[in-house]
Amino acid sequence: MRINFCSKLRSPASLHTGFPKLAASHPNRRASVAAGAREIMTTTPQKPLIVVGSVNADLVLPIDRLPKPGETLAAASIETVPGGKGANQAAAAARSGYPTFFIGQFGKDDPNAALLRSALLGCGVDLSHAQDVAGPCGTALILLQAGGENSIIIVGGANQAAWSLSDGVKQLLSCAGAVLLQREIPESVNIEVAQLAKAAGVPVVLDAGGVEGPIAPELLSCLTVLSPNETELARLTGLPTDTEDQVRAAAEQLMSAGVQSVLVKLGSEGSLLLPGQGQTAIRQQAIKAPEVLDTTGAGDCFTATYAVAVLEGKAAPQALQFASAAASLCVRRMGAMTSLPSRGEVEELLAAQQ
Ligand SMILES: Nc1ncnc2c1ncn2[C@@H]1O[C@H](COP(=O)(O)OP(=O)(O)OP(=O)(O)O)[C@@H](O)[C@H]1O
Repeated sequence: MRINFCSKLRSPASLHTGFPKLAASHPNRRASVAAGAREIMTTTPQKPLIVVGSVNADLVLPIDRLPKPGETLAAASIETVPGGKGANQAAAAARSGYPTFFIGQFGKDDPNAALLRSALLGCGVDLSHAQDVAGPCGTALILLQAGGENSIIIVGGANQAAWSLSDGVKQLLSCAGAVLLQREIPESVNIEVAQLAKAAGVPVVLDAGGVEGPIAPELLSCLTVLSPNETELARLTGLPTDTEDQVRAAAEQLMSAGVQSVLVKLGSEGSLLLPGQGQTAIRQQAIKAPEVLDTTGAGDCFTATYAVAVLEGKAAPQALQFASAAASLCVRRMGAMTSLPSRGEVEELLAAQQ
């Protein structure tokens, strides 16, 4: 069943999500906006997070080494697990207990589509606006070599097939709390979605992961938050990102290209948020994991839970802490979607930090 959220929710002008207002220059303004958002959240339904992006079947083959040209090797096993940055981020947001729609495309002739749908539904993601298209699902063949090195072959499949945004999706976008994008679907779709959201006053977050290469200026100019890791930041700007000062300078260059704020993921070193032009950067250390088992999907978990926390009215430092706790839990377990923590687990870890 498709729910008409717009009819149930306050207009964008009257619901103060933290995104655009966090850029306000007066420090008290941020606190009052966060408090105002919390007050509204207790009395009205939450505006949903809309994740538009990729969903992949990850076929994982453990091998001793890569085959040479012309050689045939045996893999010890084959496992199919749900993945794709869009799906991972939608799952992370929904596992945090926030109402989340995933707008993505499944290959209707692909038996893996059922597995992917069921994994997302199991995390609480609303798939009522997802599409089935001809051909295979997006698929990643992951050659997992002894020693932990990965070699990956991606089949774009349904993620890269033609997209057509229905009227229902357009309506949903116009009354969302925020829209979350990545770079594993055609850039033209991201541009269309971002422009629709921006026109409706809906914050747009882009995780820079996915395809390499420059981001179109018309997409950059729609972004409330751009979130690269340090490698993506270096590629996007052509600047070094080896030191914190260099990271800051590169992030500032992105802001001068039209992005409102930049959230850089620094792996085990944590993250750095530049909240807006002329505002002080906020540094968040990673929350140390007793044992790091698998960092796959940590970035997806971090970006999505940061978006959730801001939508819930948390001020930027608390939103960063929330996302760091979620990502820290994620690296303690194997897998991407399978390692995403629940809301309760995140809150328990945050409480233990105090
Ligand atoms: N070893 C770790 N211990 C604790 N937290 C971690 C660790 N690695 C990553 N994190 C958390 O996860 C966040 C995102 O990680 P990272 O910077 O590796 O993202 P990414 O490169 O986009 O990841 P991926 O592409 O694997 O999804 C970090 O900002 C940090 O909070």
